[in-house]
Amino acid sequence: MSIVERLRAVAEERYHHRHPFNLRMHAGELDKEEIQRWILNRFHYQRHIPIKDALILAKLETPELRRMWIRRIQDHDGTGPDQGGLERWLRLGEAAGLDRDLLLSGEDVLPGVRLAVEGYVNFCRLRSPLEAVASSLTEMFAPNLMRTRIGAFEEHYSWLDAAGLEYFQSRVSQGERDSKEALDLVVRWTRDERDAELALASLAFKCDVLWSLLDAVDHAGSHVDHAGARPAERSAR
Ligand SMILES: O=C(O)c1cc(C(=O)O)c2c(n1)C(=O)C(=O)c1cc(C(=O)O)[nH]c1-2
Repeated sequence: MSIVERLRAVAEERYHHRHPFNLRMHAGELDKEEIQRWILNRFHYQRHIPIKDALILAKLETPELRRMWIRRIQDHDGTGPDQGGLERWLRLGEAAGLDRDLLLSGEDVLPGVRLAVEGYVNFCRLRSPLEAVASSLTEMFAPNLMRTRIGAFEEHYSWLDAAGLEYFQSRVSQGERDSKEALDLVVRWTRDERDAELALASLAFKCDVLWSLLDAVDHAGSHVDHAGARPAERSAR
């Protein structure tokens, strides 16, 4: 099997398109509170993407590579106020009834989500360029997931204003381009079996990050919170 086929096989097996929370989302089985919890917690992931990309940028040794990678930071941060992916995610939150100040405050982010995101940022901080870039290759599978998600929201969650889905629409083409660029780099930098194994392990790790994040969101509904109250009691307080 080629390195590309081996990478695809890892993601096919471990990517979060198979996670029970995503399956329930696509089947229209999540309630409003669960959708809101997912959006709020995923904002914590989103706001760390440009930070991990800045850490990767600092490892790239040529102007060509840095010019390519810096665009990812601009995609999320925008090139001015009120632009970019983070702004679009805040609008998704507003369309779901979440105040942007709540998302920006970072309050209510689940402990497991904080750990998963911290794990991903530190991985990109500490590992080689090959490993850090390979860990972004979950994006090979993200565009299809976005298409499924847009369809699911339109069909099942029409209470959420469709304008809020712009984030996902913009990520289809961005994810296709980003994953193609990253895959080309990983193929170019993989010279032997040791490199191949590092790349595969990095992609597996990143799949685990995304899986753990959804585990935390999924289980939050049935666990006691920091103050020892179950969610129902908490919202009644
Ligand atoms: O909603 C998703 O399922 C999903 C998955 C992924 C991914 O597969 O890593 C990313 C995103 N969204 C996303 O919006 C995004 O900007 C992004 C950047 C990256 C990355 O690792 O560089 N992954 C993802």
